[in-house]
Amino acid sequence: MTPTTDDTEYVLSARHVDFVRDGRYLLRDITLHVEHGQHWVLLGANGAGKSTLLSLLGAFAHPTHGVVHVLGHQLGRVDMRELRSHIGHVDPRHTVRAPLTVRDVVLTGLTNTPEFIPRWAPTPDQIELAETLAASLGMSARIDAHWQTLSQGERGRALIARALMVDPSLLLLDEPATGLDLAAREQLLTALDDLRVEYPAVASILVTHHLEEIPVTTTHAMLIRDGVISAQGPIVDVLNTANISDCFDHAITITRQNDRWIAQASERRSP
Ligand SMILES: Nc1ncnc2c1ncn2[C@@H]1O[C@H](COP(=O)(O)OP(=O)(O)OP(=O)(O)O)[C@@H](O)[C@H]1O
Repeated sequence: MTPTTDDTEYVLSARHVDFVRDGRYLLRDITLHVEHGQHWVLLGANGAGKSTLLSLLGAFAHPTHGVVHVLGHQLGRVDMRELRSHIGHVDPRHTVRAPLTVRDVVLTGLTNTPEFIPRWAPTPDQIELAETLAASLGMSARIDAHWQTLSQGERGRALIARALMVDPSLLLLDEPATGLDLAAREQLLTALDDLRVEYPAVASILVTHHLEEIPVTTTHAMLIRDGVISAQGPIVDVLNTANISDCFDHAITITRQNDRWIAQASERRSP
């Protein structure tokens, strides 16, 4: 794609962004551009600033300095709440207290609330859409199950269906594989890969600490260290031993097998 100079044409754009809290730079001089159909992974050690960056890109916070455009709108000049309603946000910490079924929880993606809001009821078309999306995430058999009875993996897939209810142009996935066993993780990654084929215009950013949790359809990578982007670009250019070792401040060897990434400590001490 020919590079564009108009920031409103990107799904996400940040230029020279700092985010300062209590006099501390949590993010410094962040510049990035995400185009339609691109799938980014955001990698970094604990405390590097991944969640902070995601809070800006998800229109939850304003930058201290610099300019952020989300879905063509400049933060600070737009109703953030309205903007958020066009973003699919998958947060594994999503909490449901009411006795809702999977179908109900997927439908709450429309109101962007944890539970149904008073005096709101879904239309038959919206219910059908919720069931279709749940089916595309392999959740048809569990559509009437109560949320509290779901496994962690089932919840993860249902939350992706929920995020898709608003027909988002942007999907933000905050450590979606956290707490999943091997089979559930693989099911989730396959579901994400399938989804990306089914909805080719949707862009996504997936946050993780683990290279093994990167779906094969991921196109770009961004590495963040101490609030600064240490590398970014097409994933095959960015994920290498030197860049990852630098990002995590540890000697780590990167290998790639069947389009999946594997990380191992470079030096092993004898027991
Ligand atoms: N509101 C805040 N005020 C002050 N410091 C904050 C605030 N939010 C986060 N921090 C600090 O900013 C740094 C980056 O935090 P952030 O949660 O973005 O990191 P992260 O990369 O998502 O980490 P993890 O992988 O552990 O989730 C941390 O040192 C954190 O303590």
